[in-house]
Amino acid sequence: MKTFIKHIGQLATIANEGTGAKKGQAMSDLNIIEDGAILFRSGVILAVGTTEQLKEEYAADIQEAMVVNAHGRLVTPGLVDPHTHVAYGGSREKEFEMRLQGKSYMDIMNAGGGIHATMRMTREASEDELFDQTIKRLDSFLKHGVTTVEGKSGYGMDLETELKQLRVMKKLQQSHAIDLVPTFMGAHAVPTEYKGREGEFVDIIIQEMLPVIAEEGLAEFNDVFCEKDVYTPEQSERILEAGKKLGLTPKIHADEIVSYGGAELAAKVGAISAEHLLKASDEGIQAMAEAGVIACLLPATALYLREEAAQGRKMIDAGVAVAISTDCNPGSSPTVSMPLVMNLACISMRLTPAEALTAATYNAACAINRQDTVGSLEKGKKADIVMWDVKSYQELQYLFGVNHVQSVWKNGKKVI
Ligand SMILES: N=CN[C@@H](CCC(=O)O)C(=O)O
Ligand SMILES: [Zn+2]
Repeated sequence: MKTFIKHIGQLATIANEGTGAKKGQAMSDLNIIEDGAILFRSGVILAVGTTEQLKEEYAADIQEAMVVNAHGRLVTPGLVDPHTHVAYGGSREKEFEMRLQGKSYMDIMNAGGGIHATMRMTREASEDELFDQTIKRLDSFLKHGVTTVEGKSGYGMDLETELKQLRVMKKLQQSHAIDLVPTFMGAHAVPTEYKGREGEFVDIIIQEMLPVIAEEGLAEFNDVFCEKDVYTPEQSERILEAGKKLGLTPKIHADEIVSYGGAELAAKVGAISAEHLLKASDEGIQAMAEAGVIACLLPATALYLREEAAQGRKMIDAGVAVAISTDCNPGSSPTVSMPLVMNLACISMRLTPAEALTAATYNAACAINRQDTVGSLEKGKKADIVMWDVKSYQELQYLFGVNHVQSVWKNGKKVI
């Protein structure tokens, strides 16, 4: 079945895609088509252009296509969320209250709450319960225009529960419209039973967990929370290098709470992305620019923790490719709203609307190695398309806190 969307007020996609993540000025380089149109079949884009052009060049195809009139609305690529902890058990609203009463994120975690609280609830949840809870979040992502989502394990921190999280994600990848990209994050915290014996747990990750995850093909990426009181840069490096040997690409939660050498380590191990980076040093930012590490910035997390956002503007100006993400998790960012994250990228990190769109689509796809199939509207790519009830990408970033999604096509199928 072919579909033809015509009279798109503004079709906003990425210009000259295909050359790797966009850096510096290239992040502003959009391909904007006024009175645009898009034709797709069996989930694949056949053509993108003006309504007039496509009507002329594809008249026969359009004859047999379902025709949708966008009536001047904005159309963009489906949004890509390159950093989530979407498959978790339970919820932590009490901690939200505790933080407002003065406790810090790390105080709560060091007292056995935070990630450890979700670890207990995720260990307790059956595979079916975890599946049902996660599916609801994925449905909600779709409603917010998100068509590809990275998901991390890391709320098990024992092999059995890590496998449970990753298997749930695999099942969802097979059954849900959203494309779910799996990351192993056994080193998300030090499990309570290994407090004071972190080194032993690092060995378990390297010797017992990573080989099984790789053998079963349950993850593409390997992530570590490199942070004071969690994993040192040395421990993080060991875990990431061990993953590399098994074919897992490194990612790092870096410099979120304190400046700890995480950005520098990301450059050293050749990570595809470094996440958070609220406290990244100037040297770390420079090292990331030189090594081509994508900065995956999470402005909703900074807002939720009442922290100063990462220096997105400075990173782009320093030549770092920036992607943005919800960080969807039960503690520091319980949201699925990539549109809100784009708004916040502009408001709190001074990205321009064009840069925020690039960061939430093409650069986000690059951060999870999906740039060949999603992240822009190009012939041959997946027909992952969002129609918004606004007339331009500038208006989308300007009218904040509202869900402007009108329709979503995933793999060419209308899902919203
Ligand atoms: N910072 C570490 N991990 C998650 C938070 C997880 C949680 O609080 O449950 C993050 O990326 O924000
Ligand atoms: Zn995270």
